[in-house]
Amino acid sequence: MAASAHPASETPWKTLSAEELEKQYSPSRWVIRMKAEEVVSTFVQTGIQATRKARATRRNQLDVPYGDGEGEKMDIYFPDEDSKAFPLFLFVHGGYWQNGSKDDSAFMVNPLTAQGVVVVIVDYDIAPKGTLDRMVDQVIRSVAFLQRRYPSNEGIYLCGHSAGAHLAAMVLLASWTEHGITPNLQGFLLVSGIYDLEPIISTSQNAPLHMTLEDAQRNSPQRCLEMAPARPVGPACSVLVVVGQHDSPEFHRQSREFYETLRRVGWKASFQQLRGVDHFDIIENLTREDDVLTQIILKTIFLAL
Ligand SMILES: N[C@@H](CC(=O)c1ccccc1NC=O)C(=O)O
Repeated sequence: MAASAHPASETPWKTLSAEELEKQYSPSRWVIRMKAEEVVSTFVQTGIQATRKARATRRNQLDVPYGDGEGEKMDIYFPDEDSKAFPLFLFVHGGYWQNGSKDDSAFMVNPLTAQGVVVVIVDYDIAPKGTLDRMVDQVIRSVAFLQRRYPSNEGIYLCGHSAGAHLAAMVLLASWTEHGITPNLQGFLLVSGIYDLEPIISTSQNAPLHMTLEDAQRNSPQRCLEMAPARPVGPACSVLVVVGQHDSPEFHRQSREFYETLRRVGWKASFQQLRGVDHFDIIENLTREDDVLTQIILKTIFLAL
């Protein structure tokens, strides 16, 4: 039998029908608290409102360029007290690399800045303008930019949701010598992410992305970590892989396998399945200080200091 990097036992999705694969990679169809058609608009509305509130109530710098590209901007939100040494929380929004922006993604700004964390919401060029390679490069450059702008930060915590968790996970593989700076990355928080892009190729999500098999493989942190384990950035840096109870079985499988691979190659990783939440309210709830995930984030940041 020919050797294969992906034996059938590790690619259970290959036995799924086209219809079932489409369903597994349609997060709104697994939501039980409302109709699938209402889920995404509710999510976006919650994000827009949180962003409006954050901009009205927190000191901020909007549209800060982290590169020369027109889409390479970030919004930075500050705690009330003035300080040079603060933890930085950088959020990468989801939307299957084709929807979403920093203007509807400031969910966690108020609860985190209230505790002394600087929160950054980053934009990147979604499809069809951007390719996967470009988005990955943009998120990596946004991290390098933050380190240069805030050299005395008390840690950069990188959080991504869904497609944004994929982009954040690709930062685990960044080669920092190329960027001339090693960021003070202290934690990754990967929420309801996708780490192997191959199953997406044949779904409708790939229409604006035009991903080939090579594109998918080159941009799959699951595969890249298995093939050429990157060295963890520092012994203190933790990676928390989180998935919602009502995420699809394929999302659960992807999160668990990525967590297991991270452990195997030496990262300080942990895995958590959050009860009672789905792909969307897992993030919507970050607008609340008493939310379970908000508390996990604050513990991750302040127990590391
Ligand atoms: N078309 C998808 C939308 C979706 O997956 C999504 C929407 C907003 C934010 C994140 C999402 N998922 C992954 O990036 C769905 O309705 O399931």
